[in-house]
Amino acid sequence: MTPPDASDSRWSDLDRPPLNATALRRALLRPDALWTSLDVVTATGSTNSDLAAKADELGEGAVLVAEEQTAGRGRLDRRWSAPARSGLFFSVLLKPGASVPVERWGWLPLLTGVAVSTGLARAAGVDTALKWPNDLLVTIPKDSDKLRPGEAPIGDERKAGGILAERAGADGVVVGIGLNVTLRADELPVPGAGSLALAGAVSTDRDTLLRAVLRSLEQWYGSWREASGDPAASGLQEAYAKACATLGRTVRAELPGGQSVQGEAVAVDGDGRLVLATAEGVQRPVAAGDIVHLRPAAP
Ligand SMILES: Nc1ncnc2c1ncn2[C@@H]1O[C@H](COP(=O)(O)OP(=O)(O)OP(=O)(O)O)[C@@H](O)[C@H]1O
Ligand SMILES: O=C(O)CCCC[C@@H]1SC[C@@H]2NC(=O)N[C@@H]21
Repeated sequence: MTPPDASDSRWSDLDRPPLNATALRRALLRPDALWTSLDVVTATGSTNSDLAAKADELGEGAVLVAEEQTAGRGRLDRRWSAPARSGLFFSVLLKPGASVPVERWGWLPLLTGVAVSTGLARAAGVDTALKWPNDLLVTIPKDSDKLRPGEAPIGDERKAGGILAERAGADGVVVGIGLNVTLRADELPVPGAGSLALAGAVSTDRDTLLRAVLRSLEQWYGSWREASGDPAASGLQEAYAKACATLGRTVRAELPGGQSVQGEAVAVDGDGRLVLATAEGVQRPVAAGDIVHLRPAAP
């Protein structure tokens, strides 16, 4: 395949237009919808922090999107960084308390992963896999024509998105989603990152992708709430198992204080914990909040 010329307009930063907040509101804020407000800001520290600060004033369904974050966060205060308008950086405020017992809220980041994955398959034509508990992976073909002249082939599973769910206010959960959309290979913020564009997305229009993801999240959250948070009854457990790249692999969960548990990931339980079958024959559930890292087990 002939590599694209560096002056090819596909590689221009001009193809990073701003989001259209008016059109997004028109499409998403219907009277019967989950989404009740949607704001797009040019820049902020972290959309999760901003929504969390207002969690008691705002009703369920507030959405905050930033074109750029200067202090984006991942789990355990790790950094989430990406150039302005190269992706989608947004948070939603959910209040599942009236319908779902709090022990089941551990499913929220997993539910969000399924929703993002379903929405992106529909709108971007990209297959994504979920790495428990909060990473969204894409596979970048070895012969990707999305690389610029001179760039080394990638050809493996890369992190194109992450999810951060945090308790906020009296009864809220802020769920933040970061997605690399148009990031090029020479812009990847950390080793191991990827983007939808590099994975061959048929659309990288951020308005379209945000609409699809929020619609999908509305549907999955609605089914889960109707089933009182039961992941099996809402179809979530099955959908998660299909999308999850961790199940079936042997992994090491690193716990605080240097301890770790190693085993084959065999299930995700009713509370959203990953169940590891250890070599000693013990089934050990680990909660997302208890792990520092989840790594492939050393051979
Ligand atoms: N735009 C980005 N795209 C992909 N990865 C990113 C981006 N920005 C930051 N990261 C990575 O995401 C990490 C935060 O995610 P998280 O806390 O889930 O860590 P992780 O490395 O994915 O965890 P684990 O070791 O369990 O896989 C950061 O430490 C950084 O390595
Ligand atoms: O990979 C992770 O650990 C999670 C990354 C979550 C990033 C998103 S971007 C929008 C929201 N605001 C934040 O500060 N973090 C989340």
